[in-house]
Amino acid sequence: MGFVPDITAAMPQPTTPLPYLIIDFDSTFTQVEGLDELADIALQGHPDREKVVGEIRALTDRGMSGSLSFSESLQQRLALLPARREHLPVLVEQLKGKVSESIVRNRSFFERFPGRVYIVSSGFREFIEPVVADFGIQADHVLANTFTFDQDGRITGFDPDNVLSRDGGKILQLRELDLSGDVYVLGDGYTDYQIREAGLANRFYAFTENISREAVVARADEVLPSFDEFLYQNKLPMTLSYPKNRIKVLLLENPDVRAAELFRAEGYQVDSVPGGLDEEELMERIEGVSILGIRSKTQVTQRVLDKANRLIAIGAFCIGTNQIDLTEAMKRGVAVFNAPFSNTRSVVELALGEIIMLARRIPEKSPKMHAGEWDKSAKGSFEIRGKKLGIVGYGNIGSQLSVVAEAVGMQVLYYDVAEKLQLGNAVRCRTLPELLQQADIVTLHVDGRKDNTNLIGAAELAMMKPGAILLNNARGHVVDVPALAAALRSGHLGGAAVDVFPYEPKTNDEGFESELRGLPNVLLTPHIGGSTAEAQRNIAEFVPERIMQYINTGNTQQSVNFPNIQLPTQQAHRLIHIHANVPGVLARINNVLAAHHVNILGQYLKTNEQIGYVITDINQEYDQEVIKALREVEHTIKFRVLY
Ligand SMILES: NC(=O)c1ccc[n+]([C@@H]2O[C@H](COP(=O)([O-])OP(=O)(O)OC[C@H]3O[C@@H](n4cnc5c(N)ncnc54)[C@H](O)[C@@H]3O)[C@@H](O)[C@H]2O)c1
Ligand SMILES: O=C(O)[C@H](O)COP(=O)(O)O
Repeated sequence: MGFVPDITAAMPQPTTPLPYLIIDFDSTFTQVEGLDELADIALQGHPDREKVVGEIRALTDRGMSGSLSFSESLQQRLALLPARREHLPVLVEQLKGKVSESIVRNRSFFERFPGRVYIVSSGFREFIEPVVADFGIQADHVLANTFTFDQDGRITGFDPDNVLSRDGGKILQLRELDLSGDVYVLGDGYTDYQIREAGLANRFYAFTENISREAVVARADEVLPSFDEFLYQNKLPMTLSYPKNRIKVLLLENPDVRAAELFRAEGYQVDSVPGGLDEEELMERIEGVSILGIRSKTQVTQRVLDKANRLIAIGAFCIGTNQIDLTEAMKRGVAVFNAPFSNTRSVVELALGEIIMLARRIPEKSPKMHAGEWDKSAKGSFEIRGKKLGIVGYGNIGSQLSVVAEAVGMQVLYYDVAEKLQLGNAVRCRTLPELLQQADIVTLHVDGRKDNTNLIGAAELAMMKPGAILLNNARGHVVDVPALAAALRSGHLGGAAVDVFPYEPKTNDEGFESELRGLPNVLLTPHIGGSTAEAQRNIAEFVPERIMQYINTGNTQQSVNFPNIQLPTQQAHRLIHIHANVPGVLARINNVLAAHHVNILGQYLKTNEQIGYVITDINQEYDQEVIKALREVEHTIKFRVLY
């Protein structure tokens, strides 16, 4: 399954006449080199297996990149290879499971045009023929070397009369073939390029899905990260509606490397920018980007979204999404996903640690020790057992902290603007002042909505008990920092821990400025509440999975700005329509389908105040006019098709 941003490019008619495709076998049709695999099989249990296989691989590579003549590379490899006839069926089975993914995906293309495809390989017919036969490619379209065997079935070498065993063998073979019409060569090796160099092909495509060789890529007319890309460029029928390698991902603020790995494994192009980008910088980088990955710092504003001409989804690799203009993204059909619980525990653990550290005045004592001052005293230090912890914002973090705090003997009070399940013995406060007046320690875990700006200001701080402690691990703008600094300086508050700030440095190279610096019993941390190995790894898996599911199936479960739909397995084609939520759009979609006699297999609709999200599964038979008409339905924001 795949998606179509521009449906006019979908299901094109084949170019006529179709050019001849000369496709290399090793590392192109299959993901691996056949001889390397054969060596691995033949040397099973051999003490020098790794060494010999390594030598063979190195010789293969030198032959492929052109640094060793092909015939020498082949001779030297076969001399090292203790293979026998009975190893070949094992190899064939292995290779059948290692056909390149994009070739497997487009099996129907090969089945449809067998007469236009030749496999021209310096590998061996004995293992190539049975593998490509599964794709409808006949033996007479396989041009490859053949092994020689001794009486005991041991492979002794190759047939020297076969032109493919010689240097320039592919050139000789193409001359013999004498094809009339356009000839395109697809391969990963230098010998594939040489066909084009010799004037026997119109185009050479470097196939880099499995391996990318600099010398080969440098000489290619086009680089193909997948066979889909070849089909797409040549408007040939393909299984995906859009090559995944054309989907560009831009990752900012260093999410865990796993995120890039997952996107790359899906076939997307991934670019990373360490640190954040400001609005102007992001406006310059966002054009052509399909997936944007950010953390808490990057502001995705309306101006940024105006420049985002291909954006499908935004991944917030964190919990907070207040840095994104969610409504504007939604109006443009851009779905936003975050990781709502992947770092929850990390923040809870930090908060608990901070409570204990502040209750024992560690921020003062530790620097003194480092300065050589021994200040043993119990003054101002207390146990947290029995103390009242006031949690403001009883969401995922607040409620989990509630459980952990009770486990260490604290009495929990909480205040939330929404009705929340009261956990354990926690006591609900009806108003914020009610909580502030009672708590020994107040900890903030509200979300970053604009209305929460200065939720805790001078008046609220004044309501807190003398000597009380304040924690802000939520968002910087929630606390009026100058007022907090004043309350600490005056001694009204006994301490504070602050992890988040109204302005945070863009990178680690920028300095940190705050009125809170240098104040007694204050723990300052650089927005690291969620920065643990576990949390970052979880986030880096959670967010790409949601985004890829959305792109591949239309599933919007857990999107923070789209109507959430958990879809059943796709049947045949899936039409995904995002439109402004005005009356009558669904009816118009269905009128188009009815007018074109398209059979609906299933239809799912969900709306919110701004948009409607309708998914229609239809049967195989439909023509391009339907798609065109659906795109033209009034109030359409985005439309795509999954095959
Ligand atoms: N320091 C960090 O590194 C870090 C890490 C993760 C999350 N966070 C931040 O922590 C905060 C909480 O995260 P969460 O996952 O628990 O979010 P959540 O959405 O699950 O919970 C937030 C709760 O706050 C309540 N709330 C909102 N405004 C309120 C108000 N004015 N008064 C009382 N209650 C209010 C909401 O009803 C909700 O129950 C968010 O701001 C998030 O961005 C910070
Ligand atoms: O919203 C969050 O999850 C936290 O604020 C963490 O943000 P970060 O990923 O930028 O550290």
